[in-house]
Amino acid sequence: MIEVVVAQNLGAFALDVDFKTDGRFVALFGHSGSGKTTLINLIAGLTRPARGRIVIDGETLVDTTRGILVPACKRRLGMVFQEGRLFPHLSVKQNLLYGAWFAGAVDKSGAELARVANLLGIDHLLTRYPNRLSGGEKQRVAIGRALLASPKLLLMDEPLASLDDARKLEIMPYLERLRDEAGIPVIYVSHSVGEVARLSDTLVVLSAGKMRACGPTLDLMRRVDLFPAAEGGDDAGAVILARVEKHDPDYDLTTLVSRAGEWRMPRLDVAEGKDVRMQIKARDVMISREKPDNMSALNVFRGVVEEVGAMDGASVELRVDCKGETLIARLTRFSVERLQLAVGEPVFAIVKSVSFDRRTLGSGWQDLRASDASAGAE
Ligand SMILES: Nc1ncnc2c1ncn2[C@@H]1O[C@H](COP(=O)(O)OP(=O)(O)OP(=O)(O)O)[C@@H](O)[C@H]1O
Repeated sequence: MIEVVVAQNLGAFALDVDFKTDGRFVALFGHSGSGKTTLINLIAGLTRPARGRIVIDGETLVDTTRGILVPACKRRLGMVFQEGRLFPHLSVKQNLLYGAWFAGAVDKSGAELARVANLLGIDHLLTRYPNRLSGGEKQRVAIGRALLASPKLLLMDEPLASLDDARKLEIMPYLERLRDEAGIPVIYVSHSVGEVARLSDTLVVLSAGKMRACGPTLDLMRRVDLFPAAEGGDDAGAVILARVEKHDPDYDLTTLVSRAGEWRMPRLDVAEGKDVRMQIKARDVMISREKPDNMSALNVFRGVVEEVGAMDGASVELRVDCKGETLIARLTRFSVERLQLAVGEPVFAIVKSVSFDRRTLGSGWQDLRASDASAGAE
């Protein structure tokens, strides 16, 4: 359990945040200047709050009313920054072991080093020096170094920010493994909706130093007010759960099933019967009043408008319920008015493309499936 209630003034900026979560991968999301780094520094103990309380897994690190302020070095929190900050004169192995040595957690058998190096796919790099590593490799070593100090919480401050898109994609599967296999809770700072949607189970949304929302990522991604295009939320869109039903080798297509119905898309490299988490970006969802015929898009779902977002910009977010599945669509305000879209109106949602996360799901999926056995796409 992570409990953070803090207030801090930095010049004209005021941070005032209050959240409590038992999430295992908590994303701290907000646009530039919203206070993410200020908050992570307070949790790490690099700065002290004017007032507040920080409790991690039952241990009080800060409580200003009781005069408790555990120093940073005694908090047992791992830290990964935007740039890896590796020691250039030490090999990868020495960098990794430094974390364990610093925390007094050296495992003489080397088993822990081997496990972490394998988890992060850096076992073949142990004798190299940082100047011969790619940006993504450096970050994986930095994560490994933090893990080897056996922290009770890992704080990651935009660890992908300094990487190009190709390197970001390359490191993603390792972050997923970290989330699923390392057994250490993570607070992950990001201003990328795509990263947050793919990685986190819990989301804390900050705006101008205040907390706008805290809750399960899947729930918050369905809200039309949190990621408007006007604030640069270009990757916004609902995250849904689906199961790989079958592959069609003739057309190189994969069929998936979710509550909304059947999805067809270019062949996915995931075995039949496996569950996936898909993000449907709002900008990739079109809305039609009539059932579209003779069109190339393969994924058309019958739904009902549940919410219409703020009508004060050029684009508007719409929440559409498709047989219990939520899709978010982003339309121009002109289209919303022309199609006379309002809450309760029946529509068809047309999905152009989907991004995937290979997360293996828990038991929730079985329930979804049983209750919607008859659901099918239009
Ligand atoms: N020491 C300081 N003195 C005065 N203002 C500060 C100080 N440190 C940060 N700020 C201000 O506090 C606000 C929040 O900064 P912070 O770095 O926490 O934002 P952020 O959400 O992490 O942004 P980014 O995504 O750009 O890193 C900004 O307006 C910043 O200018």
